[in-house]
Amino acid sequence: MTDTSTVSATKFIAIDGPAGSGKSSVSKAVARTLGYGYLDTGSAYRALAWHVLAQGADTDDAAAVRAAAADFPVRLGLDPDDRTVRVGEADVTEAIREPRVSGAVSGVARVPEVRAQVNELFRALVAAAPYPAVVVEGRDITTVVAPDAPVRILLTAAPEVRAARRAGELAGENAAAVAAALHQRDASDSAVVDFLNAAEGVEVVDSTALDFPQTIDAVLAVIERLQGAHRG
Ligand SMILES: Nc1ncnc2c1ncn2[C@@H]1O[C@H](COP(=O)(O)OP(=O)(O)OP(=O)(O)O)[C@@H](O)[C@H]1O
Ligand SMILES: Nc1ccn([C@@H]2O[C@H](COP(=O)(O)O)[C@@H](O)[C@H]2O)c(=O)n1
Repeated sequence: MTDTSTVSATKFIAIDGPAGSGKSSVSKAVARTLGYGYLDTGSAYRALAWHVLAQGADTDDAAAVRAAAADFPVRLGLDPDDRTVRVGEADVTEAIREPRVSGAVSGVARVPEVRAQVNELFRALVAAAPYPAVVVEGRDITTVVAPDAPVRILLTAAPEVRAARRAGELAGENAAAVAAALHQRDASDSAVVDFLNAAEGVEVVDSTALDFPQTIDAVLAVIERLQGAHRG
């Protein structure tokens, strides 16, 4: 078994940011371009929220969340072209994106034991990854999961721009309700970890005025520069 405490942080490309900032779509595109793996850490929290709800429990009940986490056979891949997420034999890839799960996920994310458990999973996945590096995106990757990674990026955009992009994805949903849900989730999540301000040494990429290809290029440029500096 891999000792994750000794895994070189150099395998992490750490990207954090608020909901709808483009973390998943941009990270996936960057991973494809560089031939790296891709890890969507939010999908683990979402899968656990799904697991809690599937048991008829409430994610605001920390004891129920801990009990569900104690028997949580989640399976995540690192292939940027395969987002499949399983809990046991159940394929939950689509279900974990449903608004009922998005609305419940902050409950599991605020349980410290859960965070410690999934962080170990993330480090183990990266340590065993058959890729030279893995683009790992979430909320606390730059600060808690891989604070020593040579490349750490905070990907952000103005709240109204993020809300508009997310509403554009969810055709048929009420735009104001989508925006309110996104801001509510950020408010809950940012009480647990700070992903709205860059920690020391973390590079900010603000995509407010950038289109999607420009954002990918901006992130690739930061990676190239920081990897170059790290190699010396
Ligand atoms: N620079 C950009 N310009 C235009 N659209 C963008 C840009 N970046 C991302 N998007 C779009 O914004 C939407 C939200 O992006 P994405 O799902 O990657 O965000 P996220 O940060 O992973 O969100 P969440 O944390 O809620 O999962 C997607 O439809 C994506 O294609
Ligand atoms: N490193 C992380 C990643 C995610 N979360 C929690 O999971 C939720 C879903 O994440 P998405 O990236 O899919 O939006 C998010 O709202 C957080 O509650 C986290 O705490 N830490």
